[in-house]
Amino acid sequence: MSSSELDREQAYVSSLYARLDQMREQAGAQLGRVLAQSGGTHQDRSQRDAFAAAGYGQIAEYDAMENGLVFGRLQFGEDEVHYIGRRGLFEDSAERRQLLMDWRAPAARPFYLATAAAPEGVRVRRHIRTTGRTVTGFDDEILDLAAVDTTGHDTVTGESVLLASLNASRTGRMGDIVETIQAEQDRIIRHDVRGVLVVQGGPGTGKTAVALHRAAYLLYTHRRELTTRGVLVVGPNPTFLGYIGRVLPSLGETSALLATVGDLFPGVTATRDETPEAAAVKGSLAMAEVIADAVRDRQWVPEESLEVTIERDTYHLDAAFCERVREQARRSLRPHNRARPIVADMVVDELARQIAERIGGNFFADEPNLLEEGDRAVIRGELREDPGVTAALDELWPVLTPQGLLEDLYQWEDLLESAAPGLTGEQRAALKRAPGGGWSAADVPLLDEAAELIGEDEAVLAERARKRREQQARVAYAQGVLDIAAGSESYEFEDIESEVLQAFNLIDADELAGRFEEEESLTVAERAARDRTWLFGHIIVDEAQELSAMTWRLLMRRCPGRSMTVVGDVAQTGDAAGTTSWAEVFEPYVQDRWHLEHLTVNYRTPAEIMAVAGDVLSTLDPDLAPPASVRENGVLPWASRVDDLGELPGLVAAERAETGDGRLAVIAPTALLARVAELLPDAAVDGDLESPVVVLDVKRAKGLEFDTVVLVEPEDVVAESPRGLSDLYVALTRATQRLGVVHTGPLPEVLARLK
Ligand SMILES: Nc1ncnc2c1ncn2[C@@H]1O[C@H](COP(=O)(O)OP(=O)(O)OP(=O)(O)O)[C@@H](O)[C@H]1O
Repeated sequence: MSSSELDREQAYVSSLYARLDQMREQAGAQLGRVLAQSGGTHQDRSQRDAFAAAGYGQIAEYDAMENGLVFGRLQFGEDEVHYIGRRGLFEDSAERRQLLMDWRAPAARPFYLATAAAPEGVRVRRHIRTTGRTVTGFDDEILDLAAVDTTGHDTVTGESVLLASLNASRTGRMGDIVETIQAEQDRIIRHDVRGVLVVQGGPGTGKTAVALHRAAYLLYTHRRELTTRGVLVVGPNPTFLGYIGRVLPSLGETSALLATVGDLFPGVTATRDETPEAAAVKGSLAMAEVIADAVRDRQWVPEESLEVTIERDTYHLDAAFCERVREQARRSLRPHNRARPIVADMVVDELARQIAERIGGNFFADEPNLLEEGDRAVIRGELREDPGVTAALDELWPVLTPQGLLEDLYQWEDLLESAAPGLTGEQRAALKRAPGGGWSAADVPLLDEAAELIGEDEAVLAERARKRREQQARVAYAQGVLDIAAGSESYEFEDIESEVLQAFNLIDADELAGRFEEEESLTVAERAARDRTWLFGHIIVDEAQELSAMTWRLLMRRCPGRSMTVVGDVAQTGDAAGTTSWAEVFEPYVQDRWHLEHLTVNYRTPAEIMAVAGDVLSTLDPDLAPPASVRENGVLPWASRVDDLGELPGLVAAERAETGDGRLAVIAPTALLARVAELLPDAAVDGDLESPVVVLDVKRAKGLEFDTVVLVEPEDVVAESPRGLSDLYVALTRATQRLGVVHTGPLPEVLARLK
């Protein structure tokens, strides 16, 4: 590598950072001016708050660009050169010449796709390596072979940057792969936003990485639609969300809500564990029918009549009348709680009729009733407030809550039997539980299903309508603010460089209105997290094979546009309610309008370890082929039979020494977690992946990776779950460098290669 070439790159990279500094300073100065203003009307203050929030956001975005600002350079022809980086940068001039191209821009695509066979006009693709702001080196790929001698050096190093990144020690947090996205991954990342895209790929093929980069790409390409509606990213557990949490911010994106299925019912924190049997029943589509029946069962009709006491007088609503009321309310097709006013109207009318008859009836049968229409209206008004009437309504058509409905259903055998005649006795027994004790992730889709059928209480609805009206007024106001800002651009912003703080470019009226709310600092993601009925612009699901049919129903409701990216591996399914067929999942919702892509190269696990995992996969299903490892590392995985797990700490310490500054995970059967944690007091057991040594079971290790994995008692891992072999496959494929297996009994036959 010629040093003059390196100096030239350094000079250019330094000029990009200088431009970034300049933009940050200008944004800071503008923010300072906004913050220095005081007084004025409420509207002035709101406007200032919105500008200040936009200013802070802009500065945070510039800060996020600091690391690895630029990483690539494409040379087309003799002297057309484009630099590629995390975000675009433009010259501070009237021409606004592009200095740095955003990796997501269409023109940056050849950086990922061009090959010697199809160079797309690229002569040289350069990967620029930096530490902080210093260029430490570069690797060139000569795609137009005629150009070999013109670049000043001649190393063609297509995979070296990729391999360097794959071999690096893990930190416990996933990093972005924007510098080394591979062609098969790029095609998925930039796939059309419309429809359901399913990405099937073995362990380590980059499904998570690709899904997150796709989120960033979609937010860039469809910014307007997606930043208002937001993108939901669903992951398997909180540890996993912590692991992937930095990837999108490092790509400059903050409009995504990261959540587990257990987070998707606001107000409920799903902490309870579920038996595999209960999870399987709760996840099955049959539960939709069960819940619908459970709601219908609460719409009651007495056998003969219902007694209603009003101010010490007794009236009767007979069965035929109650049946009519129920039919009418059901025919409205309104959710249960919202149909209650229909019941209330009919009951009040009937009781008013009976009262009128009693007090206004004339002794002389042929004379008309003495009560006038006005008197009857008064009676009806009073009846609406009467506790006796409310009690009758509570019998016939009680106000329900999703939580109450499910607790009752789980607790009372007769309710369950009536609502779930299709379930077997064993399935019903799996559901049975006493109230209290919290909710599980498997309950969340059922609560959501119930909430859909029950609907909100009238009072809650009225409150929401009020808020919506206020919000609309705020949008109109915010639009006015934006119009004023745009109109007065030359006056107010004349000394501010164009892309820094023009609020009308950075935010739209909806977003600005959101900031004017009392909860004005809430982002779209935060607002979406609070609202069960929020409709997302796009949904990304990771480890999607684990989701139950009931969870898919919930997600489909949240994304009526059916714009989804679903990544997973049907060979890794561990959850009893999970899926082993993508067609089964999607056909009910989109028929055949879903698109399947495959990822085939394993970037995580070296070939030596993958050979062991491959044996497990072929036992699981001889038709499944393991993904091909992109590298070998010369380290053979080992198995050690011990008399007692007391020997585990010694073996872990030896591996720890080999792991350097990387991360080591001890993966154990769930039943042994406490024992293993006791043996390894320094290891983190709470999912703190930045700790040098962590102890986890397979469920929690899903989707994660570690430099070294020590797997304890593989036989128990297999025996512990109906999908035990899949769990073993997952455990074996978590390592990026080293794998050891510690066992007290005989090694399972499927691991014979380790003998
Ligand atoms: N193009 C790439 N460049 C650099 N690293 C990559 C690339 N693709 C994937 N990786 C790395 O490979 C590892 C595995 O990726 P990822 O976790 O996304 O795989 P996965 O398919 O989701 O695996 P699993 O199914 O086991 O959860 C990660 O460290 C990721 O950063």
